Amino acid sequence: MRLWMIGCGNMGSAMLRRWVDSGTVAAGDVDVVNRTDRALPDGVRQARDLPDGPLPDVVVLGVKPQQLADVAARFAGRLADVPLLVSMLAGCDPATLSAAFPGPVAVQTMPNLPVELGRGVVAIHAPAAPDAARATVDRLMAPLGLVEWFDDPARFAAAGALSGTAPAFVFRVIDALAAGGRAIGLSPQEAAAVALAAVEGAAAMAAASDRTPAALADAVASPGGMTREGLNVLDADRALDTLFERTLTAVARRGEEMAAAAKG
Ligand SMILES: NC(=O)C1=CN([C@@H]2O[C@H](COP(=O)(O)OP(=O)(O)OC[C@H]3O[C@@H](n4cnc5c(N)ncnc54)[C@H](O)[C@@H]3O)[C@@H](O)[C@H]2O)C=CC1
Ligand SMILES: O=C(O)[C@@H]1CCC=N1
Repeated sequence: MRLWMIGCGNMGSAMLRRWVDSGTVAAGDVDVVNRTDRALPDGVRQARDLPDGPLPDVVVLGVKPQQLADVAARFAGRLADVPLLVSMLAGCDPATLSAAFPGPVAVQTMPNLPVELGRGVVAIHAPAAPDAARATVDRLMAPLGLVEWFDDPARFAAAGALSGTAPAFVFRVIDALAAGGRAIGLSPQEAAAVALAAVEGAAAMAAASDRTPAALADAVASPGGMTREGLNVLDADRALDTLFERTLTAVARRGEEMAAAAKG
């Protein structure tokens, strides 16, 4: 599969590394346009402009949403006969993408950073895409992790808001657990190592187990023991639930603002 990637930064390069590592795409079949060179897999060509020569099978759009108009002004004419445009731009729906880039089938996605390990989530929204385009997108996204299609725009927005941002919140939880460890006497290095290993093991266990996370938490909490005292703090007044409800509400509100701005 030949790819052109317009904007390949933190998110685009995570996808690209997995595509190359998994053999889904050959590095030599990828051309990237970036403002400045980034570290990308060996063999990927990187430049300030699109290459001459034959068109690719897929164009992947990975600039910031605010740059959509700029890249459309520069590249839309050249891309009119490309079959498929896959965007990761938050808030830019297929109609907005098609208005900016007339011609290709436009597919809106919301990936997250762990796709680099094949352990990510990719939410996809393209209700009008024909079956052939869907099949190509499925082939491209399958090695990245959990792939979910949402025809309903509101559910796509909610899924993307959760999956796209959650890694950042989990990274914060790792740091917060380490801060807790420091507060009870560990060194910074000890606290960081123990917190990370505990989160990694717990996430793997939750994924492998047929028990719910709530049941697993109860399994950790020996009657009358230490964990219950800690859970009592987190659960009081639904403290943790309330914090994440507020967090995701802020995320969703910003997503709506970005979608409104993208529509103009
Ligand atoms: N970072 C993340 O975890 C996620 C990001 N996204 C989406 O991915 C997109 C990119 O985000 P990041 O990778 O975090 O940003 P980034 O700043 O790391 O990457 C943007 C890339 O676009 C390039 N670029 C900027 N203007 C350009 C132009 N006019 N022509 C060509 N290339 C240009 C830059 O050189 C850079 O490599 C955004 O639209 C964001 O909504 C979606 C899901 C998760
Ligand atoms: O923060 C953002 O807007 C992008 C989309 C989800 C993750 N990063």
